[in-house]
Amino acid sequence: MLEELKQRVYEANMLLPQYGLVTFTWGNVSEIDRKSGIFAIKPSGVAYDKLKPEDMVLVDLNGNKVEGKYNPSSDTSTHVKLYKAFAHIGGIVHTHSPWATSWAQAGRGIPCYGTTHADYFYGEIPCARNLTKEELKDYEVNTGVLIADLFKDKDYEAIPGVLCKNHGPFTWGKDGHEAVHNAVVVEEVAKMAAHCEMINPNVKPAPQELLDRHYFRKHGANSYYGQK
Ligand SMILES: O=C(CO)[C@@H](O)[C@H](O)COP(=O)(O)O
Repeated sequence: MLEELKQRVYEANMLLPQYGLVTFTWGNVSEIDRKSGIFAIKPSGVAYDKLKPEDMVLVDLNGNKVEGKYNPSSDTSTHVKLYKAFAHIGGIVHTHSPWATSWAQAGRGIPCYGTTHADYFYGEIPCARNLTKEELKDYEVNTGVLIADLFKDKDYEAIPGVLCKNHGPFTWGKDGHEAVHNAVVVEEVAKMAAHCEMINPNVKPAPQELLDRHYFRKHGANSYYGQK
């Protein structure tokens, strides 16, 4: 069932090694069919060069496997929580891409230092706090809970990604491909921001006016990007 969805999710997953966002199997993409409430996700532990469209695992919003030869990604419960919390997203990506993960491990959000960032993210890409000892007992579920809590006072459509302390980035979008696009952006702006602070340790975030101008010209009601 949902063969087209599995094909799309396979193709989106294959973009991760293509863009240099994953080493070994450290990442996954999912995309949901909102009508049935079923999403397709990469199987756990299967190498990218061995991956086939039919290997994609179908999972429902209770986290139960609906179809698939393999187990779904170990991050599946986090994807479930995010699909439930963010009603308008259609795809999710998790990677351990090195620059974004470095900011995550350092426990810092990525400030918006320029227009590359402002074209996609309306402000800082936040970093969720560490899970407590108790929360770690249900690690993947609570990672999703924590991200959803962090976004209670943020616009998840204007900031389509997050860093998880000591872990790595999650991004989302209207589908799996857009979520991958945002994962590439997070990695690139993470690298630029780190270099920027190295060159000038006193650098300040870009002015609000520049952020407004860049973000809204690409995400305004009449823009191509705004047509979601
Ligand atoms: O976050 C982690 C591990 O820290 C995971 O993202 C993986 O390394 C990918 O696991 P599978 O998708 O193969 O289960």
